[in-house]
Amino acid sequence: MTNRKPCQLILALDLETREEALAMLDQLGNSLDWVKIGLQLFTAYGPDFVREVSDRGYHVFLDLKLHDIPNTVAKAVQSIAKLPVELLTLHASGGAEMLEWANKARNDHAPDLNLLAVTVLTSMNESQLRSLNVQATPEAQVTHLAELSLKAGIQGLVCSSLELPPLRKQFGPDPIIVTPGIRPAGSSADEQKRIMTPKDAAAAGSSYIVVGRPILKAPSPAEAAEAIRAELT
Ligand SMILES: O=C(O)c1cc(=O)[nH]c(=O)n1[C@@H]1O[C@H](COP(=O)(O)O)[C@@H](O)[C@H]1O
Repeated sequence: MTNRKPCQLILALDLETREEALAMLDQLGNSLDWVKIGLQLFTAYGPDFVREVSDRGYHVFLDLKLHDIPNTVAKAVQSIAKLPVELLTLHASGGAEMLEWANKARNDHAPDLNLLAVTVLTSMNESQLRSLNVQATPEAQVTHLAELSLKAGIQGLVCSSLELPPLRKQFGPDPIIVTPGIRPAGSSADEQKRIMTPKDAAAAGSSYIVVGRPILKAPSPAEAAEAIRAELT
């Protein structure tokens, strides 16, 4: 079963300075609706930068991958509720209680915010899971953490596109599933291990693909973003 809504592109704005980031957005112009602000820019420029990107008309995905005791994560969600953010990540491996507390904070303070549980990072493969003493395959571990997260009331998941078929089969079209680890055919995988092309990810039922370096490092970021968007339709 595939997700009904068309898959959308989210730019991972993983750049060093505010100036570089805003220049990139200027270059990309209309080829973009969603921007992901991650640890690099948030730790440098904080909530003001989130507001600045939102004021430019973009939907903002704040990728902080929260992972702490339930009270600490819930209080962070409460603080983030004051920001113009529509998607926020936390690590599913924080456990059911952390996820439930986060979701309660979301329900109480930011009902329009969608929480996304990060399952198994797309930079990890089976041997890396073994080194953490996780004996499951990536697919089985993603499915397990997805079930835990959705039972806790979390609105969406982050995983690799490779896990979309089993997740859509088990959970249907409703959960938001965001898939990083996207690489257009022929581009470098970098440290990503579980990758797919934009076209295949969209066909497999991704709600949003997240793309950073294949756009940011392209000779023409606008052309790269347009080409990726064209693969999604
Ligand atoms: O939560 C994420 O966005 C995320 C989860 C994951 O499993 N893998 C992953 O790559 N990401 C993020 O997605 C982006 C991918 O960037 P590129 O590899 O440059 O396309 C980065 O900002 C990562 O932080």
